[in-house]
Amino acid sequence: MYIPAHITGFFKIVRKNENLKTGSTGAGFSLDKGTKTEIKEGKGRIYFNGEEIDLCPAKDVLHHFKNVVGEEKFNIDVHYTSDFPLGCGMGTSGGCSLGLAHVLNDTFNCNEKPLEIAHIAEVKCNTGLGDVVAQEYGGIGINTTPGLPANIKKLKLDNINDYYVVVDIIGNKNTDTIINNPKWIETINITADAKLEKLLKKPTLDYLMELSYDFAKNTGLATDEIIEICEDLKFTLGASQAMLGNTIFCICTEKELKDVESILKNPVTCKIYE
Ligand SMILES: Nc1ncnc2c1ncn2[C@@H]1O[C@H](COP(=O)(O)OP(=O)(O)OP(=O)(O)O)[C@@H](O)[C@H]1O
Ligand SMILES: CC(C)(CO)[C@@H](O)C(=O)[O-]
Repeated sequence: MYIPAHITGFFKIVRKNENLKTGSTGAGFSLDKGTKTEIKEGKGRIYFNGEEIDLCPAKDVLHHFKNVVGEEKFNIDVHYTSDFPLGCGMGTSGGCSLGLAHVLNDTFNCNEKPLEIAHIAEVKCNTGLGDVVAQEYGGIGINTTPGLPANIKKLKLDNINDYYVVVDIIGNKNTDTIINNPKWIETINITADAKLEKLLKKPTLDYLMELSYDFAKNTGLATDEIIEICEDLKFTLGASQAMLGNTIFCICTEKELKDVESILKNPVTCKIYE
């Protein structure tokens, strides 16, 4: 099962009493690179690009389906193959959670709700608030309602294939260190609503990038290094920091692609996944 990577440009943290209703509003888009989930016979181990890892949301999804299916039938290992690492703002944990929920639901012919199970796992583990919802829908999405049921306005572009998304992962940043910190929550949320309203009034890709960069700079989430590189990429449709990671993303045309790739240290070139 393939789940697209997801980049969040800007977001608001919205916590409710119910995990299902907790989430984020904001905007971002899915990519044509992401995470593949497979299950094999085993003992409940989780492998990420061949390395055994401890992944909270994946364990939560496994626990849910073990209760549904029955322990005696549940002798599996999970194998993820991912284009992007965990903890870098590419929605990789979301891809792992959602991919596993779908694979288990299909494999064991359950009648569960994979999106809800994955979303609750991400919220409980503090690894995500809106990624899995956006990844389920794909494309360029403006999320106006936290949690589920979702209310995502898709940006439809006739020329979407004219654009490339170039990503450069500089380091990692654990989502949980931000979305649980009261000071960060206040800083993030104080500007998010206005940006969402503005984008809903003018739903264009270049404006999404402008609002995202403004958000990354003015919240203080963007490092000086990333801001400097984003300034060097001003000749493109826009560049900003992927939330929540230490990662740059830039949208450009084919004509600009070589220049963008020459500015970034480890460019990964993608397209937007509809
Ligand atoms: N090798 C690893 N590197 C980074 N995180 C890891 C690793 N192994 C397990 N983890 C776990 O993976 C999860 C990463 O979640 P996080 O939400 O930070 O990343 P992400 O989903 O890839 O990025 P984002 O949610 O910002 O788009 C954390 O729970 C972390 O503890
Ligand atoms: C930025 C973020 C935490 C909120 O949308 C997103 O990465 C997510 O939902 O995981």
